[in-house]
Amino acid sequence: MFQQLMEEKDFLAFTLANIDKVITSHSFTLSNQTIVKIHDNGVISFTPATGSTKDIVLSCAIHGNETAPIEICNDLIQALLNEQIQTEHRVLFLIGNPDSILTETRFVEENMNRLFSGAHSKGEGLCNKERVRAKALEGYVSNFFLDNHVSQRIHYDLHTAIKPSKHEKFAIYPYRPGRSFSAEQIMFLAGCDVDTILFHHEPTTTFSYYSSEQFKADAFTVELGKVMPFGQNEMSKFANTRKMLNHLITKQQVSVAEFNSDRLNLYKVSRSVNKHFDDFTFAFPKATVNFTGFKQGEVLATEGGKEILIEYPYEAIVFPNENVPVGQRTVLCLIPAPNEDIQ
Ligand SMILES: O=C(O)CCC(=O)N[C@@H](CCC(=O)O)C(=O)O
Ligand SMILES: [Zn+2]
Repeated sequence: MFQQLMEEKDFLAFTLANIDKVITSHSFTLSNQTIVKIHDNGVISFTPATGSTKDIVLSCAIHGNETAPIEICNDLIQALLNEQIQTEHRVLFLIGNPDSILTETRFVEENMNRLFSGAHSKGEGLCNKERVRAKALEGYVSNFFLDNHVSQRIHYDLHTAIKPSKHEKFAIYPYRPGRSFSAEQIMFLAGCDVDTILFHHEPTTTFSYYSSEQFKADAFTVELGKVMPFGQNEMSKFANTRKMLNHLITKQQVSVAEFNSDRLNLYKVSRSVNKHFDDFTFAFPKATVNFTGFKQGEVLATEGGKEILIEYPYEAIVFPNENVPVGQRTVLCLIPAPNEDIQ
């Protein structure tokens, strides 16, 4: 079973080729003494021989059609397996939803990024591949982080957005009560060309919130551009992201620029607009891009015979999607965030 992986060092191809097989955990040691462990389909970790100060989780394909992050992770895995690079830290790669990579869709039955922090087990009788996988992914992250006590836990959950964005690369910083936001992390992301941060102030059921809340990880949902099919990503656009992730893994410390809010677009999530009725319809055209701004009183959407209005003097929108099930988020509204606790 592992022959193909040993020869081609292509973990994505191995994952997709073995999608319906049970993979029992398997470890081997590279000649540079890094221990490689395949935990499950799409789940692989690298442990350096010498002491590591960071435990790093890089996940992709929580939405299967978001291909650029899959290519970025697979290339890093390949470079580690080939020993072109050597990790200084424990690193766990997760290819989130291999079934939906094969179907080239965001998900097969249910949006996996609404199923973390136990949401996979809520709703009586509901069981599908995404729920099973979300629960399993929580287990892999939990085992990984709890297996070691290092100074820093990091989880970057890599995505691409459905719509084009005024700010091409951006990150969602999950709610972290009692913890200030990290200037160093924000500047690391800026080094990845992720110059826009959305601060959440409420719990969610996303993967990044799970790692942030459960393990006090520096965790983010990172949006690296627009969704494109395999082969159509302009990989040059990800050069700085790849370079910084490479440095994160291969260097004890990555130097980042000093925090400078002038270089950044900082937004706070003012509200998440959920769908209550099947007839939910946005008032703006379908081609409206992420981070388009609206003025107070403008109509954002209509549903159930009522208008949903812009509530703040200025609100920008991100992730508009009216085709979600009733009860789920249709859009996030954002306001400028000049006063976050960033240290
Ligand atoms: O472009 C879209 O509509 C969705 C892109 C995407 O998958 N975004 C994540 C954000 C998760 C978060 O809020 O942390 C998602 O919707 O799951
Ligand atoms: Zn996504």
